[in-house]
Amino acid sequence: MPHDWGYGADNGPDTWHEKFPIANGPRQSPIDIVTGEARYDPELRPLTLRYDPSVSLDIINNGHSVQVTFSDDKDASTLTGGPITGTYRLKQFHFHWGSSDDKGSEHTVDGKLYPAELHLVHWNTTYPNFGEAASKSDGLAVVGVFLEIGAANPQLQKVIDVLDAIKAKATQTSFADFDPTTLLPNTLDYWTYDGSLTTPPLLESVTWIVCKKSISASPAQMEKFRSLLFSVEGEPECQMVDNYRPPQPLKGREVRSSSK
Ligand SMILES: NS(=O)(=O)/N=C1/NCCO1
Ligand SMILES: [Zn+2]
Repeated sequence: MPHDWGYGADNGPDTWHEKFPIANGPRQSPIDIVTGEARYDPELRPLTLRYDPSVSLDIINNGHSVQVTFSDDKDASTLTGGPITGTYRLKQFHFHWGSSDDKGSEHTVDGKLYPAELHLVHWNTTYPNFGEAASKSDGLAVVGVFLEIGAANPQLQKVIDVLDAIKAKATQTSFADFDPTTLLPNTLDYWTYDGSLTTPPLLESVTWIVCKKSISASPAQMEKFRSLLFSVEGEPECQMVDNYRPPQPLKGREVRSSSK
């Protein structure tokens, strides 16, 4: 049985380069966003996110995160505008979070870690499917949204309410009629840069679009994420926490800002 990648001492981010040498590549993610060095680019357009709730399918514990998947065989839920050209289709969204509220996000802002980070993963419809797109330099676009501790988030609660049903790795349940728009901040100002998947295979095919504004989650809601398990049913329980890759070297890349 292969020694799968994870976030533990023996299979975590510092070991990924062994099977995925691109881990030390020129455009790896996440990064620390140094706000004073981000260049305001007036040519950057507003983000247009048009999501159709009817194409949300199910919610899965895949052993690395909790992921909501979408039917992506037509242009129902799309990302256009922003730094990208053309139309990118929503495939899934998932989260990264910490074992405590002082860490959990993948991107950091001037060194600040957030308790969690939401990723909405889209693929460029120039290519026939996600798998093909994932191997192209302009194949994917991931929108990142930080979660901050505050008031309970009623939209996030819809995700949290089903977590008991997918506590263990490789469990899933249906998750219909969910509109991911409800998880976005009120304003969609963003930073953008060329990067990679933050999980193996770490492919350098992602245009990152990181929202400047965060959404809220209550401490109790964060604890519900921490009740998930990395382990399968019947195995010794391993809490799903700290499923985040730390920031990677910028290696000369520019971060652009959509607002002053
Ligand atoms: N954290 S991430 O960069 O969104 N990683 C992935 N992997 C598959 C799709 O998105
Ligand atoms: Zn992610």
